[in-house]
Amino acid sequence: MRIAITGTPGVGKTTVSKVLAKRLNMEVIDITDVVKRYRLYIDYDEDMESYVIDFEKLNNFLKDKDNIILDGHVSHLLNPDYTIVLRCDPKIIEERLRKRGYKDKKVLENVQAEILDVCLCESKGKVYEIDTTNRDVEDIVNEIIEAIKEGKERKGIVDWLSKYYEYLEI
Ligand SMILES: Nc1ncnc2c1ncn2[C@@H]1O[C@H](COP(=O)(O)OP(=O)(O)O)[C@@H](O)[C@H]1O
Repeated sequence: MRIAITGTPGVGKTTVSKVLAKRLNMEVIDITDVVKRYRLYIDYDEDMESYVIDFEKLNNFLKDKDNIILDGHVSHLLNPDYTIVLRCDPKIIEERLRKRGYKDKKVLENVQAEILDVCLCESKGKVYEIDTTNRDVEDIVNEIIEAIKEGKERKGIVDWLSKYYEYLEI
């Protein structure tokens, strides 16, 4: 099985993936890490300080791997059997990304993506959305395991737009 843990940078993907992998005895693949390590990218975007991923190379790298958790904000695009979309209050994401040292432009772009449900809208197939705001990691992972076991699907559980539309005023 291939489980995608996706969501806006700063939402908690790596934290959740590590605990989930231990509980399910699965391997975690950190997409950003493998893209850098195996040069699975076309270019480096200086402005956004991120790699332009070569999806053909990345999919080829992943093709023979199974029983894996894909940790990354594009993992939902890598033919997963199940996609878990993590959500978090944009204010918390903003704080986390600033603490990570992201430039204002990159922080704003990611906060706007969370408000506009970008990862959720791009996710296809079996999708389960979970709001992680102010929740303990173990509690989040318990809910994910139960959802996967029962084949649960859920989308459209948060509405950041009505609360944070001022972030979208360019
Ligand atoms: N459920 C949570 N509760 C509190 N802090 C969290 C939680 N999940 C993640 N964090 C913190 O938020 C930051 C970003 O988490 P991380 O897993 O790196 O996010 P992502 O992989 O989505 O970029 C880290 O400092 C992490 O410790």
